[in-house]
Amino acid sequence: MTDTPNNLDTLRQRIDEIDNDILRLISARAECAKQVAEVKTKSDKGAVFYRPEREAQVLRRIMELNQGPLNSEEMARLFREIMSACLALEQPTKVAYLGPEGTFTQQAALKHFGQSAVSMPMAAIDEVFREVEAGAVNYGVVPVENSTEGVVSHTLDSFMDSSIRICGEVVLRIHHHLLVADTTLRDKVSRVYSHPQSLAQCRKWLDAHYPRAERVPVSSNAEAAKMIKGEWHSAAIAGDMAAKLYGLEKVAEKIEDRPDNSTRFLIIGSQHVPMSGEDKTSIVVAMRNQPGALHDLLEPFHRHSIDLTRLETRPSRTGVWNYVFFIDFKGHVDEPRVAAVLEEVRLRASELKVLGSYPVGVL
Ligand SMILES: O=C(O)C(=O)C[C@]1(C(=O)O)C=C[C@@H](O)C=C1
Repeated sequence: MTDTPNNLDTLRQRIDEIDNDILRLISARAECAKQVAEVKTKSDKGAVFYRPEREAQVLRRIMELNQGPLNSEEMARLFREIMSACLALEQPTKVAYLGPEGTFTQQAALKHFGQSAVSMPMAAIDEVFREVEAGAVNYGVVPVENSTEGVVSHTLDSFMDSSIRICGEVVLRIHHHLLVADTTLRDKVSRVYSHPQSLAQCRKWLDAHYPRAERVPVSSNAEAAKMIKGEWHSAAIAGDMAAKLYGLEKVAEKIEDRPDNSTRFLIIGSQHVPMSGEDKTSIVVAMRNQPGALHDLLEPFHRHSIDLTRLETRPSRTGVWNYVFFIDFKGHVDEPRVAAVLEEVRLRASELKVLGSYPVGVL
């Protein structure tokens, strides 16, 4: 087919017709969502509009059905936005995240909830927890582990003194860039600002390219991006969102030492999430410090063939118990075999708290 004006006109006409259909269908879907909201409002249990398990099922189904030419992730992203707009029609969703604006946590919040959610930056992880607990926002998004640097201990510690539940997870590929402002003297960079984890994730690259530059840890990479605006000799390490937000240029792209660098974020809220068909559960367990304690704790999981996906040890802050274990595993608390394992663990542990069962991240 040649790109003659006639062919182009015909194709564009066809695209217009398809767009008419898409428009009609999206509107019909939105109408349906409004009716869903009415049903939920009438339920006597108190209306819960956001349903993580249903959203995961919708996205997984679309990915399974998709036959191209768009790839399944791209298609799911489009449906992510349609659902985000439908949910906003039911109820505007307020989401607190670890700010400031432009952080990877904001990017994770938008990836998970879509652009129609109202995202609100908080200065610290415990503030995100407090806002959710106080009901000032519907949900919160906090980082929990990075594939290069490990656990975000602040987040784990915040769960210890809170009744907050985990209702979802989202994994983000993290790409770091070396950023400068238009006033920066590029060949005289003597200082690099970033979050300590980001500095650590780019350690080898910095050693090779800026061995003499001072590495200055700050509270977030968005904060680093903001700071260099007035400093001629400084650069920042941050991601795309921060670069765009503060109008910075990339001197070098994707400078993270490991190409598979990714961060896992948790969605926190107060609801129990039903089974989605592919779920994870997070628990925190306190054990008395005695020989074999960890073996006793893990043995029931092994016996019931439950896959552990993460095990983290934190010192207990109460002083009574020496250690607490944060454990993630595949499965949902409403599954009988998971309930059986948790019952056994409860008998062996001095304390057990289920932080939540939630769908395995789809996007
Ligand atoms: O199925 C529901 O409960 C809906 O509210 C509909 C819908 C959707 O657009 O598909 C919207 C929001 C929910 O989080 C889940 C799904």
